[in-house]
Amino acid sequence: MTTTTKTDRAPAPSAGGRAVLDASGVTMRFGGLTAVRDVNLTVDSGEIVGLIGPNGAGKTTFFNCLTGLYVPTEGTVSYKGTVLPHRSHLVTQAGIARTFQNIRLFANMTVLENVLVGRHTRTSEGLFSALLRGPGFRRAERESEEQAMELLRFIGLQDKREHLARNLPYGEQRKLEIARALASQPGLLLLDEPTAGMTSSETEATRELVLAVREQGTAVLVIEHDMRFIFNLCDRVAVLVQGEKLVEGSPETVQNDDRVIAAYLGTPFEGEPGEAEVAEVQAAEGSREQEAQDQEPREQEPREQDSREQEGGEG
Ligand SMILES: Nc1ncnc2c1ncn2[C@@H]1O[C@H](COP(=O)(O)OP(=O)(O)OP(=O)(O)O)[C@@H](O)[C@H]1O
Repeated sequence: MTTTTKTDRAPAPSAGGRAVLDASGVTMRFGGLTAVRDVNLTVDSGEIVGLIGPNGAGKTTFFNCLTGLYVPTEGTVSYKGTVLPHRSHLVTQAGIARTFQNIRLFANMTVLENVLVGRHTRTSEGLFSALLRGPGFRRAERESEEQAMELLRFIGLQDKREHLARNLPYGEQRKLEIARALASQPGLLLLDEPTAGMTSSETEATRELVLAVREQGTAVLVIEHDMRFIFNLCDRVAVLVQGEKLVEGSPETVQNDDRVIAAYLGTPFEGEPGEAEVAEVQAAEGSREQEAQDQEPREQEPREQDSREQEGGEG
């Protein structure tokens, strides 16, 4: 596990503010499997919170409970003090937007169109207005486009507005997903593994983008396996292990917690090789090396002979 901590984390502008997200006692069972068990988590306004844990710990399932994709078996999720309905479009309308682990852009739409789709929860024009394309609709359309362009400038994709999403490089597709989520003007942005598959410079650009998102007043909850990214970005980190919240605290607290290290590396198990076994293996490896060295001259002899024959042949 990477445990590097930089000290250039920008402080949350309104850290200690009221909770935008309050998940209380969230449990999700699939038949006999409890994927998430009694998890409590809050995100305050202006905060960036990280959610980490080994594969299969229940992170995405928890996100799905927060965003109305799953109806939790138990528990409630509140946004700014109001309990959320279990419908994803209503959750988006309330003010929570998300991205997914696997990119879910409209591949054959342009960059601009993808962002415009993300705005639909914030436009009030109805079907008839759209069909008649009256002055109200055209004004709303213009406004939407201006705001979408503002978002594209924010993420640095303004020059690619007419490009098809599928033609963007991977890192830019990820950025576009964030822009589309931001188009719904959320108070809380959930990011599911935003840097998966990225180069280190793309990861750094994503870190800067998330900090800029927070500067604009949107709190962030982020799932990520890249520990360096999480510990350099987040104000607070929660660790899920086998569906339960194991530890929560500052990046410094979490990365030094023995339980977290054990959860990632695996705790010592009964029958694990002791010093005697390790010494035995090293001795065996040493004697194999010696054997190989003893054989070296015999292997080289024919090659020397070959080269002498070649020299003779050439001369
Ligand atoms: N729809 C489902 N039906 C049944 N089991 C599920 C379902 N979704 C998730 N699970 C199970 O719940 C557990 C938690 O999965 P989840 O995808 O939430 O973990 P994760 O922490 O996000 O993992 P990863 O880091 O690998 O993405 C796993 O055992 C998974 O197989």
